[in-house]
Amino acid sequence: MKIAGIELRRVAMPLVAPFRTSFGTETERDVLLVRVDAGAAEGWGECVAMSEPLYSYEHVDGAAEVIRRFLVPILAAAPSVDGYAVGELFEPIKGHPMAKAAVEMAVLDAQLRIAGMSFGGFLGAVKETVPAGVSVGIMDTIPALLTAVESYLAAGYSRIKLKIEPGWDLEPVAAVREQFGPDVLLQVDANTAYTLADARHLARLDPYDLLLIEQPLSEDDMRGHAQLARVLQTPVCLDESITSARAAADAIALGACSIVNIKPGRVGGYLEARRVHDVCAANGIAVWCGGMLETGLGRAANIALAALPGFVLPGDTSASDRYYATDITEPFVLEDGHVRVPTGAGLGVTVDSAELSARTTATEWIPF
Ligand SMILES: CSCC[C@@H](NC(=O)CCC(=O)O)C(=O)O
Ligand SMILES: [Mg+2]
Repeated sequence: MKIAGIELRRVAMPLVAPFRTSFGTETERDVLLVRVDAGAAEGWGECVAMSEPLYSYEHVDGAAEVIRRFLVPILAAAPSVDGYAVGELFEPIKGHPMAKAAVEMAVLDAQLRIAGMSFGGFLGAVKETVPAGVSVGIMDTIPALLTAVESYLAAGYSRIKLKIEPGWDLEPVAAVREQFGPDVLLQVDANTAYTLADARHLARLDPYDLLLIEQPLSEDDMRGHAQLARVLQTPVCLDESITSARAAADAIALGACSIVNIKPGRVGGYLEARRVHDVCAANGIAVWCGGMLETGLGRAANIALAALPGFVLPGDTSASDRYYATDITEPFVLEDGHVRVPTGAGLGVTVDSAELSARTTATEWIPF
């Protein structure tokens, strides 16, 4: 496929409510979108890097610069590209998986729209809908948390994930269990907020029958997670630590996790995300699809990925209105606790040009 040029576009996506984690509070996403003009079709990619390097070392301005200075020239020099070639071409550039993933996603979308193939069909989806979990931020009070959880359960969400940090962990988990009973699928995400010294404290979560505890320790502490996993009954799930299929294989071999949260942006793209899925499946490790507050573009791609056979736990693939009052594509809605896998060519969603224009804060066209 020959590319005529690439557009980098920033859109402001205000959240319906502040979303607080152990590393900060989000009220608006500053999203970098990548649009590839491949002549017969255009393709969209979404960069999941946040405004500040608090989830990972990447941040949105840095990702835009890496794409503009290093990835675009490589793509422009290639006589022809497809989704598979992009990963190979970008190999010499170290790191920056979220920047790379956004470009690969746009190339894949264009390529699949031209081929008339859906993202799910291309990746190997085996389901038409996937169960939707929801991530619930740290709140000011327990009553506020219970009100939020009640609304999500009433909406039909299949699984509740609570953000935790030191000082907000045992009490919110106990309160949710007390209020909503033992059958609600419940898990927690610490975003690296604890250390091995907290092992005994985290073991006090065991009686609450959690599905998993996500990324309790630092992203580079594989041995610490392996030690912690030997102390806890609650299964350890890794997110920030799993930066590639090889990292997943290492974590599994070390016993650092028994469940993996897969995020395509964190691992460099949807093809690497599928390789993580395959490594985990080969080792009997359950996976689920994480989220980075994506617009309908990234959400469409994530839901397609979540339809692969190894995704046996509900992901953070919520309905669009969990974060956004209106989206830049048609919204994903909850149907009996599930979201529907798009079947159209490419991502299977259409960018609403009026919504896109209304939210655009910057755009730059780079001709090849
Ligand atoms: C702003 S927090 C983004 C990272 C976080 N993501 C979520 O909690 C899910 C967000 C979503 O529903 O998209 C995680 O560590 O898993
Ligand atoms: Mg996480």
